[in-house]
This record gives sequence, C-alpha cells and structure tokens, in this order.
Amino acid sequence: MAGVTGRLIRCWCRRAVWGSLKVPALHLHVSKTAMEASQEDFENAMNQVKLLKEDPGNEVKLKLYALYKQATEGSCNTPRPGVFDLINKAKWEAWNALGNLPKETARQNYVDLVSGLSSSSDSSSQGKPEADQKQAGYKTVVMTSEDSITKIMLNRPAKKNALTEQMYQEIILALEAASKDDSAITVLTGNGDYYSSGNDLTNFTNIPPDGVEAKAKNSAILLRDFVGSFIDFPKPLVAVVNGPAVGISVTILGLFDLVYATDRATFHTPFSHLGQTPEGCSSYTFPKIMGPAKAAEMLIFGKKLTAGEACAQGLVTEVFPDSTFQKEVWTRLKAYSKLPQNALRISKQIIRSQEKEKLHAINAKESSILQERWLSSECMNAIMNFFSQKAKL
Ligand SMILES: CCCCCCCCCCC/C=C/C(=O)SCCNC(=O)CCNC(=O)[C@H](O)C(C)(C)COP(=O)(O)OP(=O)(O)OC[C@H]1O[C@@H](n2cnc3c(N)ncnc32)[C@H](O)[C@@H]1OP(=O)(O)O
Repeated sequence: MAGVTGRLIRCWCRRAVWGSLKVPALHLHVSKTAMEASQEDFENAMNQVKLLKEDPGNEVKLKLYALYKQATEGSCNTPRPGVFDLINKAKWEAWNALGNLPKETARQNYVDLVSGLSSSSDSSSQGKPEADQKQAGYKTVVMTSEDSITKIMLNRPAKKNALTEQMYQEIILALEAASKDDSAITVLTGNGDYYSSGNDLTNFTNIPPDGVEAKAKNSAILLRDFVGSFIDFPKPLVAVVNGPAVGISVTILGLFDLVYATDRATFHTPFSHLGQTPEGCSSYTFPKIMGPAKAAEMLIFGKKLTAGEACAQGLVTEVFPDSTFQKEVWTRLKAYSKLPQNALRISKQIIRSQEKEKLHAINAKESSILQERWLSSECMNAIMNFFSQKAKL
C-alpha cells in the first residue's frame, strides 16, 4: 500500500491542480481485487445466464445488462433515452449508475453475480428455505432477510466499512430490492468495530481517461442517486450503529426513521477538514433535528459527538450498552416487525411526503456544490494529507 501511496502522492505533487492532471499517470487502482475474472470466465458466465432455471427478475437483469456494457464498452457513453422510452431509459440508467467502474471490476462483478444466481437457483431447487437467506450478487454488503426484517450490512471491516463507489452502487440496489421484498423493516448496519468511516478516500485516486472533471461530475450523480434512494425509501428504515460513524454515514442518519447506537459509537463529520461540504441532506435535516447552533458545530467545525450527545441532540433515537447492544436492538426490532406492515409503511410515507420534494432539491444542491469542491486545491491537499499520513506508517 505504501508503494502505491507513494506513487500516487508523487503523481499529485508533480501537478498543481487536478484539472491539469494527465490521465495515465493518475489512473491508479489503489485497492485492486485479488481475483480478476478472465475473458473465458466472463464468456462462461454469459452462457450460464442463458441456462438459469429461474427468471432472476428485472432488477437483476438490469444489473447484468449494466455490468455487461461496462465490462465490454466501459462507462456509459450514449445519450439518455427519452422519458417515454421506459425500457431503454431503465437500461441506460443502470449502466450510467456504474459511473467509472473499471472494465475489469465490472467483468468480475458480472461473473460473481452470475455465479451467485446459479448457486441460488440450484439451492432453491433443492428446497432451501427462504428465511435468513443471503442475497447473492453483492460483494461489499451482505443482505439477509429474517423475521420480516431485511438487513443490509456494510462488509469491509478491515477498512472500517469505508464506502467505495461499488459500495454506494450496491447499497442503492440493496435498498431497491428491500423496498420491494416482503419485509416490514429494513436495517443498515456495519460489520466489525466501525459502523462506517464514510467515503472511501481512495475514490479520489481512480481517475478515468476522461479526466477529473468527468469523475467529479459522475461522482456527484452517484452521490445524488445514493442519497435519493434513502429519501425515497418507502418502509421504516433503521440504522443499527454498531460503532463509530464518519462523514456521509452520519449525515444520512437524518433520513432514517430510527437510529439505535451502541455507547461505543461516535458521530463525526470532518467536512471542512477535508475541504468539503455537507451532503446527505444534512444542511437541512441537522439544523431541523438539533437546532442551527449544534448543527453548525458538527457540520462546519467537525465536532465529534459521543452517542449520548447525539441522542441528547435528537440525531440518535436510543443508546444501548455495547455489551447488550445487539441483543436488545434485535429483540426490539423483531417485536416492531410484527406490527401491521401496511400501517408501518403508510405512516412512514405520510411523514416523509411532507418534505420529499424539498429533500430532493437539497440533495441536488449539496451534490452540485460538492462537485465543485472536489476540484478545489483545499480538497486535493486534504486527501493528499490522508495518504501521506498512511505512507508514514
Ligand atoms: C473526484 C471526486 C471523487 C469523489 C468520489 C466521492 C463519492 C461520494 C462522496 C460523498 C461525500 C462523503 C464525504 C465523507 O464521507 S467525508 C468522511 C471521509 N472519511 C474520513 O475522512 C475518514 C478517514 N479515516 C480515518 O480518519 C481513520 O481511518 C479512522 C478514524 C476512520 C480509523 O482510524 P484507525 O486508526 O482506527 O484505523 P486505520 O486508520 O488504521 O484504518 C484501517 C484501514 O482502513 C482504511 N480506512 C479507514 N477509513 C478509510 C476511508 N474513509 N477511506 C479510505 N481508507 C480508509 C485505513 O486507511 C486503513 O487502511 P490500511 O490498513 O490499508 O492502512
């Protein structure tokens, strides 16, 4: 890692601003997957799709289409179809949502997705029960359903569940799947000692051939879609905050219906330190939840809150001792999940519908401001600092 980091920093130091960066020097994949699918694996997977015993459903088919296009042609490069061209628009949106995902990663994801589909179609034909089944096709999150609760667990514990571009995309897909499944409640949580350390800063290092401006533009679209899927989520959404939370994993808490936290959790949004600005609709939800003065201390000055402070300020619903956290929270959620599902959903929607449009407008504005910020020297220097600190270790 230190070698790659060193190369990365030398690349940046040779140039004053991102806008002038030449692509080949910066087209680095800091965390390359250990396994990469070969062309042969890819072709086998394409053949396997034709042999699937069960129709995987439109959502998975769209994901397969998008990954196939990305793996064979790269980033989406065609104009958006018209609003009435519904099928092609859905296909285009699925492809475009992959942003700058490298071709090799798309190929690997395609192979993994097909292999998951094949094994789940095999196992369902062997009569495996649906309950607590792991949903296939995700690499960075684990999605399970049990007791009318769908759990989406961030699964990069070694990186403190920092959110890669692939992870943002998988969370969007997981939320969409959860919105349509038969669960009453959806939970987001983290694996390991952290809930999430926020945006993975290596997202800044993988600059595509079309340059950093295009990267910033696509990232702003990804961010807007990611936050949009929380705004639009139709069922009760619960954050089970199993440890410290940073950045975007904190700001989107304002869009959840319940936030349960271990007393080990902390809440930290170091945006100014990173030359960045608030997202996740927090510029609106935080002042509303905790009042403008407390929101400013967090969002502008990066004050870190303990779980108790976050609860006192209304961002967290309830704090539990770490030793009994999982047991108490899941007992509570299992009881809630037995309530009449339609009533739960409709009540949530009445509350959310009052400001949905406003939230989307705020999300669009925050994303577009960040698009500019990512190109600033303040942001560039902060990211360089993070990597130079790591290189010193
Ligand atoms: C051109 C523009 C492209 C932009 C694309 C953006 C897309 C949408 C963006 C939405 C906006 C979001 C904003 C935010 O979320 S801001 C917050 C960002 N997060 C941080 O600044 C946290 C950085 N990490 C840390 O400060 C520490 O790692 C932390 C305090 C979380 C933990 O410290 P600790 O000492 O306990 O552990 P380590 O540092 O050793 O961590 C273990 C390994 O995990 C790696 N790690 C952790 N967090 C991140 C991260 N956020 N990004 C990248 N890597 C992370 C850490 O480096 C260690 O890795 P190694 O084992 O390889 O050293």
